[in-house]
Amino acid sequence: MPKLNFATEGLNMDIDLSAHRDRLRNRSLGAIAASRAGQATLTAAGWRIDMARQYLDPESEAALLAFGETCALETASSDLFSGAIVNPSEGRPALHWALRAGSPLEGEAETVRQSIQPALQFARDQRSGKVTTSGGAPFTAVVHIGIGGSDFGPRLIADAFEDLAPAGIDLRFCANVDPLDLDRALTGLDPKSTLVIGVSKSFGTEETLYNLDRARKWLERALGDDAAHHLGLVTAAPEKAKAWLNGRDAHVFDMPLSVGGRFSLWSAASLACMIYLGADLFERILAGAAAMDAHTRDTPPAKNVPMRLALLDYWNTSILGDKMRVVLAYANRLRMLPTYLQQLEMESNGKSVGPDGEAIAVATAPALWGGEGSVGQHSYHQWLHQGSQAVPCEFILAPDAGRDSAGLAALTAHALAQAEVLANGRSLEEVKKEEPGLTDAVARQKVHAGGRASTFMTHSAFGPEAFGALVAMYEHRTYFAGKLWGLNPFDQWGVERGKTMAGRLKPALTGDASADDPVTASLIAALR
Ligand SMILES: O=P(O)(O)OC[C@H]1O[C@H](O)[C@H](O)[C@@H](O)[C@@H]1O
Repeated sequence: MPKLNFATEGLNMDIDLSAHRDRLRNRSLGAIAASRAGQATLTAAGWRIDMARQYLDPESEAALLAFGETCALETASSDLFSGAIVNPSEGRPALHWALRAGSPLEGEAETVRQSIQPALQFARDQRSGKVTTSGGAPFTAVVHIGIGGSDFGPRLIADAFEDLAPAGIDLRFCANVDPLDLDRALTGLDPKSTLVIGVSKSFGTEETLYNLDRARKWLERALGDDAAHHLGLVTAAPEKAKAWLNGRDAHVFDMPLSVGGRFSLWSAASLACMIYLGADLFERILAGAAAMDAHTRDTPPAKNVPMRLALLDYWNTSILGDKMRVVLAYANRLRMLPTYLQQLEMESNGKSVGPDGEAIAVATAPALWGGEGSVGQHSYHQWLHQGSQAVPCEFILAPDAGRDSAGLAALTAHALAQAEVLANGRSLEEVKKEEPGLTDAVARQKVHAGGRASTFMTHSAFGPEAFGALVAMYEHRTYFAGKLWGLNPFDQWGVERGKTMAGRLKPALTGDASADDPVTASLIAALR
């Protein structure tokens, strides 16, 4: 596609994307897709992304790319990778990419790159027997305590590759302030052989500190002062961790300030995964992410996968008006990906006001949900096919190659069939032709409207590298989409407000104050 040269500020007003929408609205998705079959494909780090079944054609794609240029996507990319301040709320760069860089960087980025080494070394020492329990034996269990960005990523990694974990470690996670979560995580574990790892970038998150306090007491009851040997803390606020330790020792690891919590799965925040899966496997994940970084940094917008997917997000949400996006992971290893992406995308871009305080004029990040294919086909796919809302879907077909061929063939057929039916639908004529004995009423219920857009992502050799590349792709896409919407994807004022309000309501629960809101007050009265 020729490079369009729109550099003038404010020109995006002149790129009338809605005219392209109106033109395409009258065409069937099946017809659009048929004309784009095999020609709407991008590749990056082993991934193939097919966008043939989106409501796009060469003209609208050219207009979208021109829009991206007016939004300075390429500058956004060089800002990210040069360590410029891209998080104005905190006056910081966003250096998550530096954690996976394979060769030395400069300045703060190099400090970030190095920050992961002590955690990798600790994991290696644990496996080699250098790091032991206070009794000199190997740890046999690890309990990871953290929430939000200090939980979803490590949980995703551990779940994806648990079958590749060498024997010896029972890994548990605890995030919720509901006491049951920690009770469950500790069930059956012996404190004498358990390492508790607390991860909190701020070291100020109520849920994590609550669970850590309880876990420390659990350790102390069995180990006394030796409990410190069984505690690992990962944080960007070492002073607060020190205060919490109150003069006692623990294994403390650094989480860089310039890496956002929801971008931190590459950091020491994943210490539990490094121990559980081995440092070597973790480094393969980092290498895959680095390959996606190289693609993102060095590829012009027309072929740049994260940029093009961010433009697609803008197109579907802000121009076509879709309120949701559904991620369908046809890969058992990726069953937790939609949950992970909810935080990455919705906490990053679920905003309506830009850093300048101005309201964003268009709809921003869609609600993201999804699950594991083919499991979801027996549940919410009914809604996707015949519900009253047409929602774009994202198929990720990336099972392990080389597994049982009948299962792989069935999985592949199901993914392909779902995407095809969603797009092409099934008309009344087709139903009646295929099933002539049906009553008219039943035949009508079997009609699929079709017109449901989808993207189809595949990888032929899925493994830790492909996993790293995929997650890094979503990170960059989220960043670029934030840029297109004019948002800061690296803050979360809405979340902060919830924390403040919970703090204010606690005295009302104990009767030391009353709640201002009448409904809250009546709920508290009923709960007492
Ligand atoms: O790592 P922490 O500082 O404990 O933060 C954990 C989580 O808490 C907050 O609520 C933020 O919204 C999340 O983005 C963050 O990941």
